[in-house]
Amino acid sequence: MEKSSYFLFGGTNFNKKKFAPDFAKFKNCTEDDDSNKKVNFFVEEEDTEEQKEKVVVFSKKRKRRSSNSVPVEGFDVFKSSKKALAKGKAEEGNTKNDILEDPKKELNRQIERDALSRKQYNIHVSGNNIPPPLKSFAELSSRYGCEGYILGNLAELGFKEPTPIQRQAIPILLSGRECFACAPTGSGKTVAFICPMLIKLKHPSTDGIRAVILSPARELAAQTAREGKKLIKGSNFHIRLMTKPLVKTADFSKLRCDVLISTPMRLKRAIKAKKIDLSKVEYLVLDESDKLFEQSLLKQIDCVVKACSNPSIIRSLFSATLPDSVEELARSIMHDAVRVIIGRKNTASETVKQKLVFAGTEEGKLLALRQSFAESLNPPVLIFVQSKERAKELYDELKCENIRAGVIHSDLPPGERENAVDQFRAGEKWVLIATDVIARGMDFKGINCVINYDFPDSASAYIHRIGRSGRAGRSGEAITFYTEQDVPFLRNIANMMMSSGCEVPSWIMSLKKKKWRKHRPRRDSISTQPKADKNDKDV
Ligand SMILES: Nc1ncnc2c1ncn2[C@@H]1O[C@H](COP(=O)(O)OP(=O)(O)OP(=O)(O)O)[C@@H](O)[C@H]1O
Repeated sequence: MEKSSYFLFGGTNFNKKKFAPDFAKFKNCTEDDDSNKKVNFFVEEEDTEEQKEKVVVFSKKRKRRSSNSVPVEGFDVFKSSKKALAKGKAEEGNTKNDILEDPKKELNRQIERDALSRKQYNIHVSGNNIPPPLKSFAELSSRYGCEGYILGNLAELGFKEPTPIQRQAIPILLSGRECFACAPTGSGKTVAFICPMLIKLKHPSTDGIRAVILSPARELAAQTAREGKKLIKGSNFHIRLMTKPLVKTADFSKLRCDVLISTPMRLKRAIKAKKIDLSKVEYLVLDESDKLFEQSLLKQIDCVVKACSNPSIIRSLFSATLPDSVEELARSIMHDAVRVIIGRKNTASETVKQKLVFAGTEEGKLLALRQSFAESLNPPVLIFVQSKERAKELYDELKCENIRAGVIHSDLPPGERENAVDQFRAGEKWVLIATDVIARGMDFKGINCVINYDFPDSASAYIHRIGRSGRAGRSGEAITFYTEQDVPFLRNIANMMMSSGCEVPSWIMSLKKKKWRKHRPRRDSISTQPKADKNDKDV
């Protein structure tokens, strides 16, 4: 009791001495530093018609993975099998001699080599005539005539080898095919859709918007725009982020814009106000597509997809989670689309060490949080809660303490949201309390720990939340607090933990599995104020 009240009222300190190396990394963490870290990691690794009328909305028996996979230092999806690689190389040597002898034989060999390469990178595809996966970024130039500046920019970012999703999705999109892709959080999907778009667009043009990327949240749209701009350095391409002022004041007929990145709501506003012409759009990417297909965004997506009326448009869907329902919708409106899955569909990142912590009650959660901070606060730490009210409450509890906390939720004005993200990125805030507004897509460098203070409301929320850690092959940690109210869904999380190689107590595995429904129970407010005081205040 004494111990808990110490944690409850004692406040928390980040032990800078104890965590000096981490702290230094965190403090000095710049994007460039990070890409260098990435390099090391990757180097270490071996190498319509129907649509016009439709409201455009666009199976799984999992094999348990053996748990003897190589730990962290890399996703399974980044892993390569040396044997397979050697075999592939030997065969490649033999084949060169045979090419002229028998074209049919060569075709079969090519198919075999592609299959081998896909196996090596855990790439699963379905569809007809799927182009071979990339062997290297250099192939972009030999096979597809990619301009030197793109390769230069990839190299400058420290991207030496394509990630598995990049190996397969880039050639698919470059061959003019539509595609829906599911690859783990932090596995490089952004480059996988921006890079082929730039190669296909070839040259900047003054002829209006030619590519659109939709993201479900402003922060993610801004991040994608920033990443895109890194890839167009040295060219005259214009990538624009749809901001509120742009919607209000810009004259899109005069504005140079090759690629437009927006949330569905902002783009819909511009379309409805007849401010923007999307009839020349050649590429449409729906990032975090399953989120975009949620009921609340469907009308906006429908409006955008209809406005992109170019009959030869290439559409693609990317996400780390792809429910069967979204796949079905996608199939029904896309043409001859290729399906690419890296690893297994809808699974949590294998580079994140996941833990479940029973906190008993809401008060218990706060105690557990303070206790874990007091014992070892290893920033940056991202804490997810289920609502903006709870984000504010938790922030109020932690702000006076010594842990430099920030908060982000949808009630904050855009500037403050931006600030919260920037300060966290810059290491000025050690802890960021957030709702699910930033659960998807956000690429914070080197988050050490994600804490699900409130149990996630769905399997996909769990996957995306914990996927803010353990990105690009780095290791990370995720702690999920649960109370009695969450026990019915415990088994669901436990299953995901098991299938990504984490240990789960056997009693949890013997619980009944319950079908997820949005799980957002009413929770007691977050406060350490003694109940008597609170009542006094209420009176
Ligand atoms: N080929 C590469 N080599 C090394 N690092 C890469 C490569 N491609 C992308 N990255 C880095 O990997 C990180 C994750 O990339 P990205 O944000 O695109 O992941 P994602 O798959 O879209 O994740 P999420 O599902 O969470 O949106 C980024 O920091 C990015 O810079």
